[in-house]
Amino acid sequence: MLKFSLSASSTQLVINVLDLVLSRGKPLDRAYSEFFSGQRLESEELARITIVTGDILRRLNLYCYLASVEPEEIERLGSRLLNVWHQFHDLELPKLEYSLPIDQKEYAIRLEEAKQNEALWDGCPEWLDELGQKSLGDSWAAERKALTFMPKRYLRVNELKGNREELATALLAEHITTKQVDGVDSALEVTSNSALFRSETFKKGLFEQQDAGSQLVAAAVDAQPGMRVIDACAGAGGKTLHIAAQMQGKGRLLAMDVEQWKLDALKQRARRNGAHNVETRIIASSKTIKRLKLSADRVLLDVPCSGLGVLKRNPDAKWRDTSERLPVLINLQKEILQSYSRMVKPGGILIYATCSIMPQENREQVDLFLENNSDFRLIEDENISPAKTGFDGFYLAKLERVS
Ligand SMILES: C[S@@+](CC[C@H](N)C(=O)[O-])C[C@H]1O[C@@H](n2cnc3c(N)ncnc32)[C@H](O)[C@@H]1O
Repeated sequence: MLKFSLSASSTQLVINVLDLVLSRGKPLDRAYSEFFSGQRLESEELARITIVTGDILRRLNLYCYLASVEPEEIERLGSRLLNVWHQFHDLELPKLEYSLPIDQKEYAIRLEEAKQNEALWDGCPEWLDELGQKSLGDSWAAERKALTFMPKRYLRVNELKGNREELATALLAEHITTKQVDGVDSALEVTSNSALFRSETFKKGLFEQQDAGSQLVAAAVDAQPGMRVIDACAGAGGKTLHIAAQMQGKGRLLAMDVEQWKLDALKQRARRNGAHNVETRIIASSKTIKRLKLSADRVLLDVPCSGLGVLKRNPDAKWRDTSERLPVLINLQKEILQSYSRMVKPGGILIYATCSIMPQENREQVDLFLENNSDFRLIEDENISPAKTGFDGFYLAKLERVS
């Protein structure tokens, strides 16, 4: 975790970020940018702050239990939470000017109690534990544990500008060390604690930061040069850019989303990547989809989902209204799958994907779709399990339009 304690100012920053996320409902990435944009922090200190904040959010209920603090009380009682976090990890307590002490007797009792409760120990809220048990049965405990670990940093080589070996060499020249990832040809794992986005290698567009599991999803699209490909829930283009590299700049790649700001970010990234065959289009109404009927060799539907496969990276989803949103998301996924599948041409392939590990958003959606659409057949599907791979959790299914 950390080799030495956080400074007082960094501890206070962690408390502020946690308060913004837990009391005011800010997504974690926006809370970071709100607090960090005005600060002149060294990249190492920034990394340490995000390591601690991420770990606290991954096991929030455990640390809150040990500190006897409610998540809504962080602003007032956050110093005790941070003291407990340091003690739990055998670190000296941070030297805050005003800080609430730990009741050592109470802490010792609570620690023993927490050890008996596996879900609490893994930082899992009750609603999620129930859902996981019900949906995944015996495999849930391993997934729950895997989702408590700090996410590794993975890069995707931009094959429009070089290969994986050349990228590793260029990074090493900037003191960024990496290693290859078994089973994911496009991926490197970053093994040093370096700031990636300040590197010249990044500015030149030689890589993107992208989880290895996400790279497996884009690889399954198997887009060939010259094809017509649609990425219909493209967001800021993590997978679009990977598909562009598969197409070697030849053919037509249409990236669509309902949010223009994401497509704007995608355009900027595409320029840096040298991905010149990417076109963006906002989905303004169902007509946008209808006009593209039977037009594409490949359609990727990386649908909006609960994010329950990527909790290592986005642990705040555990402490939001994710359980209430789940039925709404499942309905939206069903509608997108039904409506957007019209864009696949006969013989073309639809790739349905989520960053969830829950069957309700995955295989069950695909089975329902196949029941109602006999012109599609399932080629294969895959669960990318955090427990088995160490990557983020994803699901993908490849469906062919047979007539
Ligand atoms: C899982 S994210 C996509 C991530 C992206 N493919 C990537 O790899 O970076 C889902 C995306 O679907 C978009 N979305 C939400 N509702 C949509 C809809 N009805 N049609 C198309 N996209 C939608 C969201 O704005 C979001 O960007």
